[in-house]
Amino acid sequence: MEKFVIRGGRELHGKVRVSGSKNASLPILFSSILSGSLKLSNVPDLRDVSTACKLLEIMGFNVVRNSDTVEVEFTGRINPEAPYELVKTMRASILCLGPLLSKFGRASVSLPGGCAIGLRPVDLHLKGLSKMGADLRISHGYVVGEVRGRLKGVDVTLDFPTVGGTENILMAAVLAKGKTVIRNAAKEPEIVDLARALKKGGARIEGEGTDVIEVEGVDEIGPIEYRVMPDRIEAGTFLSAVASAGGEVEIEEFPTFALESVVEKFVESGLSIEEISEGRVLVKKRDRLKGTDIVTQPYPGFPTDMQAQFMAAMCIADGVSVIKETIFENRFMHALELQRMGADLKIEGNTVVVKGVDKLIGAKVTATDLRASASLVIAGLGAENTTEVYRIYHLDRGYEKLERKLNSLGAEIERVPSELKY
Ligand SMILES: CC(=O)N[C@H]1[C@@H](OP(=O)(O)OP(=O)(O)OC[C@H]2O[C@@H](n3ccc(=O)[nH]c3=O)[C@H](O)[C@@H]2O)O[C@H](CO)[C@@H](O)[C@@H]1O
Ligand SMILES: C=C(OP(=O)(O)O)C(=O)O
Repeated sequence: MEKFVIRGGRELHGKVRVSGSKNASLPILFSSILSGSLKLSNVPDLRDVSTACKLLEIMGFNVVRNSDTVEVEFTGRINPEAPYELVKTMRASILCLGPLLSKFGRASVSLPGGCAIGLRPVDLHLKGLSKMGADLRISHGYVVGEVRGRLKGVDVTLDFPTVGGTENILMAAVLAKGKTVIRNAAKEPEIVDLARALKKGGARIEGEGTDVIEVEGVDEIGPIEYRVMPDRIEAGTFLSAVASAGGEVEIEEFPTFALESVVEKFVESGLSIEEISEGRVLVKKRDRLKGTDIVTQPYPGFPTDMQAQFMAAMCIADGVSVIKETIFENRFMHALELQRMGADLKIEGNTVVVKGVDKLIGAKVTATDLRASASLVIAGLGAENTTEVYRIYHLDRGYEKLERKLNSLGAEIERVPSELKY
């Protein structure tokens, strides 16, 4: 186990580059089940990506990673099983279900179960795939599915625009017989990225990025070669870092097209964000920020994956910020840890009222999930004295070299063995 030791109070200056998107890489890696051949570049070096690669290998794919490129080739022998041991470490593993059923007509995928941010059921994935003709049952904690013949195109209206559910049904639909219409589909940029990758293999998809996606099933998906979009949440995390620590940072590979709501809120709070050229922004904190309210929403609303980092920055803004979380029922674990650093927070159901304080003071804090970890790092950057963040393995699931990138901007973050055993 490792922890971060952060010596706070150092402004950030310089240039940093955003890595490829975790949440786009994972479904696209699983789309190799449909195509049998995938060459994906700009893939971030993360624990979740390693887990996805391991899963593909277990299922019968050769996976070769070379710097930021991952090449996946089918060996010709499928083992359509995603074991609990891997699925429990990465919920996105459920995204192999749709492709396996569509391509191979059978699958046995462990149910992901709940996690620190909420229950996160997969009922809408299963409902959609069942409607397409998959015979699904739960057995010993696994979703076991079979398809007689081929999945069929259907009209599905999602009860909620679930990101993973949309991706699973979309991937199943590309090889189904006939036309699938997904209504109330999620509109997240990562879904657009997945659809673009699938189209490289010959998939016929229209409407990605809107709430109605139409897919005309084809007989075969050919080899896919694709470059993953930049990670909008990592980019937003750098905005939060400057908002907390101060300074002036140029961010490269900044996906402006996917971050409007986040940029808008930071600008409202007083952070200066200037687009210097396409994909490059200059972020400056000139003064103390002012308290700003957010409500998390499906895209294009403010992303839940940025809520914790935004909260950390608002802890030292002037005035009050009201932060409402509407996507996950338990995504305020970081608030309790921020309180340990002197933040003035009142948690009421799905809302946190943040009263800005003059400064946060370093403390020992524990990360409970991926974005909570990032928020504690951000708080530590702007805090006085030393902050120690435990359980940073959560962070390694979704951020590529975060401490190295921040240190290159002048932060002082050390990764050391943790004396606490969990
Ligand atoms: C790998 C990946 O891309 N993860 C992202 C994805 O997660 P994920 O795809 O799991 O998130 P969803 O959009 O599916 O979940 C949103 C809400 O819908 C509920 N729900 C979802 C599916 C279902 O079958 N039934 C159901 O009730 C969930 O419990 C949650 O409350 O989108 C989330 C919301 O933007 C992000 O926080 C995650 O970072
Ligand atoms: C919640 C997240 O990811 P996952 O869906 O993989 O748990 C996240 O990226 O913030």
